[in-house]
Amino acid sequence: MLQNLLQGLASILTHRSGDVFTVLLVVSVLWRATVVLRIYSSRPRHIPIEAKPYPFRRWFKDFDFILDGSTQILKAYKKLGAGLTFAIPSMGEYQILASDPRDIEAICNASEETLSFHEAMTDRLKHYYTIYRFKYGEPDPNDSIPKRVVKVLLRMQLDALRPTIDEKIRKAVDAQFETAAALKDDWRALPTFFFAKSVVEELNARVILGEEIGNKRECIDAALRYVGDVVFAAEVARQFPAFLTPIIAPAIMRWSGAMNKLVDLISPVVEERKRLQAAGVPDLSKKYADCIQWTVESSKTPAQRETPRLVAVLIGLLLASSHQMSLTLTYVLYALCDHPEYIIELRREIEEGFDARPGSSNPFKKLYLLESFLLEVARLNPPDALVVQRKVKKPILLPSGAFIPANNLVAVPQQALARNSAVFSNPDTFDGRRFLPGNDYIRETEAVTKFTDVKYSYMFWGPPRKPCPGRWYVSHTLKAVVVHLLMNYDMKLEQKNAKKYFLWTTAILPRPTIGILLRKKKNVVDVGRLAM
Ligand code: HEM
Repeated sequence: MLQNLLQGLASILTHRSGDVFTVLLVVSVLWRATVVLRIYSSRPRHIPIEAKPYPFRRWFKDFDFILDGSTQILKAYKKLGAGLTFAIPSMGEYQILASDPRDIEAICNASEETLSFHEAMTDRLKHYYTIYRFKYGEPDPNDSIPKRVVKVLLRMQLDALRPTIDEKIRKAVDAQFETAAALKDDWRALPTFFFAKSVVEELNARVILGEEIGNKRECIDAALRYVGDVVFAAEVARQFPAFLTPIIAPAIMRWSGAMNKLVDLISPVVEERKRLQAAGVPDLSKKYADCIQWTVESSKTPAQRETPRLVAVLIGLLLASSHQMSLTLTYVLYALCDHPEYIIELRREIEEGFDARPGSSNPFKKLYLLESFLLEVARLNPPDALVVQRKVKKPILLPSGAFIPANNLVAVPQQALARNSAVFSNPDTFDGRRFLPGNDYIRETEAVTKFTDVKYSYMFWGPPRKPCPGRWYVSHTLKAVVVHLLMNYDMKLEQKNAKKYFLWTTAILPRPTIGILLRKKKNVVDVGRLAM
């Protein structure tokens, strides 16, 4: 049959006979045959495999995976039973999903040479085209610069940045509210996801890009568009053979122009900061408390200090920070509206426990219910069904006995694991008090579970030994947004029982049409004056 197809294709090409449809059909059958061969030759062994990729109907199953990959993973996890690592074919490779605790630990701690984070991200994000020609590896092989900037410098400066963050949140929320359509009884309607994205982007643009450009409307708008462009370009490119990526991804990015706009805005600021540093101007990081300054100062070698490289690192930070934070804030708003009883309790807790004194090291320290509420929202609403996604570079034998050849993708199915009834009782039910310490004595005297904690049984922040360095910033700013909203606004969802999510491969995204209603609260308590 293959021979006939090849002969048919040769005849069409040589005699220019046949129509475009036949050529397309033959090319796609051949392409599919090579994909199936490649998948077959690198199939994992000694592991349950959910569905084989070879039958013809599986061709169409790939489209199923695009439209609800996360549901397929959840179903397979429930069918096979928790704690069993399994494989599922998807879009040109096997995804090996580690559910056995021993395998989870092995995957989290494998070296980059065996299980590559960089290659998995390259496949997923097409970052050379979507993050201004960013390349992993040299000149910063361990990504030490962005990690230092976020984990050390941003975290250290959070206290100093608090007034700026609070003001940004207040202005961003109020501005969105003022421009929203007014309804009966003083309610105003806003699209929830867009509202969350706008607040997050106003904040992140300032913290990452600084006063000069981060406060400019054109910069915030470009950053907002850019994040959506990356998700769109990378996902579209992923659906086509890899050799088309250099055409498809840059075309989409150029068409929108948001990335180039950001490059034009950031480059001169980076140049100026380098010039000031070279001139020996003192206290630059005090004058410019932002990620541009910290990135310039943390970059030491000439290759690290080239302006395009610095700009790419900063744009990458904008992306890493904004997309997942906006999703999480949206899910927090959904949860507050779906469970209004928490609104009353959280307000009470804020009035009693919020510490707004300028010198206080952590204004949210006594907001235990808020901490638990965020943990529960994140448990049930990860931004992606998978975490710790790694491309297999060298064949690996997992502790469970599963053998995984190169070229597959391994990952931890965090959405499924968060619904393991052996770890979480009634795992499908939202319980905002789930992580709350038992009583006041325990809260005061023992270490309590925090939103920023990392564990193998709670993988929201990634591998416990190499987790997200931005989690303290996320925890601080999300709490600040929730406190501001709860103390100044009433809220409810526009459509109560509407579907709130849509699925795209393994990503779980909020539907842009779901609206939130906000109304200025009567009897506003000035949180700026609350002190323990
Ligand atoms: C709700 C928001 C966020 C979530 C859920 C999240 C989640 C994650 C996860 C799961 C990883 C680990 C990926 C892996 O090893 O497979 C990661 C890495 C990373 N995140 Fe976040 N993140 C969030 C926000 C942020 C923010 C705000 C920043 C920056 C300000 C940031 C910067 C980074 C960086 C630089 C890495 C790479 C670290 C490395 O190379 O080891 N993230 N994030």
